[in-house]
Amino acid sequence: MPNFSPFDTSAAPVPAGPTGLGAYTLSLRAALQPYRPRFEGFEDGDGHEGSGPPAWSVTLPSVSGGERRHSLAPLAYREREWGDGTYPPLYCPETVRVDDDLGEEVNRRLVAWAERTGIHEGRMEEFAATGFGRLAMLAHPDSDDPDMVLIAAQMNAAWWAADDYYADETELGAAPTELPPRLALVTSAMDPPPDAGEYTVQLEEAVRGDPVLVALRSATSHVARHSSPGQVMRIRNITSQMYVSWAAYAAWRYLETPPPVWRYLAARQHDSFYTSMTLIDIVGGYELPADLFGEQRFHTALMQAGTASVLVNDLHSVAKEAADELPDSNVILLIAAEEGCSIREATERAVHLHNHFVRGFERSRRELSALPFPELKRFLRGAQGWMAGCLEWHGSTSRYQS
Ligand SMILES: CC(C)=CCC/C(C)=C(\C)COP(=O)(O)OP(=O)(O)O
Repeated sequence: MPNFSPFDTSAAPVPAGPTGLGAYTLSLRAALQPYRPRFEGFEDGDGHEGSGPPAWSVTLPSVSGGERRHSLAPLAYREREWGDGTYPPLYCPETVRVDDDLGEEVNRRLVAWAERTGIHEGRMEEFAATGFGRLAMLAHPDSDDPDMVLIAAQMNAAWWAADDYYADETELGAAPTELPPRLALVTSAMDPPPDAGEYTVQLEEAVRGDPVLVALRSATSHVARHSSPGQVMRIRNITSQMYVSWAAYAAWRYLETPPPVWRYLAARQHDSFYTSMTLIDIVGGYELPADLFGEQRFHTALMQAGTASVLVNDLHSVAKEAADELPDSNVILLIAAEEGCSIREATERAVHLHNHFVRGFERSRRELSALPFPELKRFLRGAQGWMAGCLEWHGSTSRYQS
């Protein structure tokens, strides 16, 4: 392996040859490859199973050429029954894949990994039954590889562990005044800051002493094995962006002053399954280039999909959230309080809002379909798959059964 100094730009191969979005991404990947081992120390026990070079270092299969197992065609929508079937239906794509064997295998690996990290110690049966492995199987239909699907199961389980232990569950030690400093440590666990001598030693001790931080760091390591540096940075930054909203909820809980619905929604739209959906291309083994990921119409579409899915979460978790001694923000509870209406009527309004976001996503997707980028089409289909799998999972997990 040539010994390139990271600061000697003359030593790096200069991207040459064909230009264009895909060509640029591939030649940049090749040019950066020699630097990568200097920065990336993957964690032992991060759940990765497989041999050969890290996925990032090989040329990823083109989604436009060769045998294409997964169609780029958009999924059909349906009015789907949910809950006890007495509420108006949710407008949502069809679930693409239910592969129980794959879901169980991913869950088995997830539980083994969770035991190593220490999250949910003393509650492992409950954690296993929650079925985050099944969620990842349902929500990421464009990979059949348990190692790739595990990435999504781990990241979601780790984000949810932070949600339970830091933000929502008073019984598990969540406390609004402790939330912001804990979230700041998450950022340092997922994105270790440069060495500060003795202070870094103390930081490391703090990270190792908190299973939630261990899990987030370990899951990020598994992500990094299969991603470009840009994709890893995307996950880190979007996690921190989501945490701004968590800080707002903590203030509202502490002050016991529920926000108006508009204000909750403004925060919730940045704290949604958009975060989880940023894993779609990583799990699929390709990369949506940053300029397409950041394209405003695409960003809007993904936020519409993420918001719709998180409203599904609010619909299923209302009883659980109302039961905490410091109730968490939930759109149904907030609509009922603001409108002075029943929970049933507030639920119907939330369903309407969900369907509004799905129809908005569909409009955005149609507008974007004119763009000639297969990765974009594949990602948008992935977002449809995510919405569908998310609805399927919320209806079947033990997490929201009271
Ligand atoms: C935790 C995670 C996977 C982040 C993305 C979506 C999100 C913010 C949540 C599902 C957390 O929301 P909430 O606290 O309402 O979830 P639960 O009702 O506790 O499952």
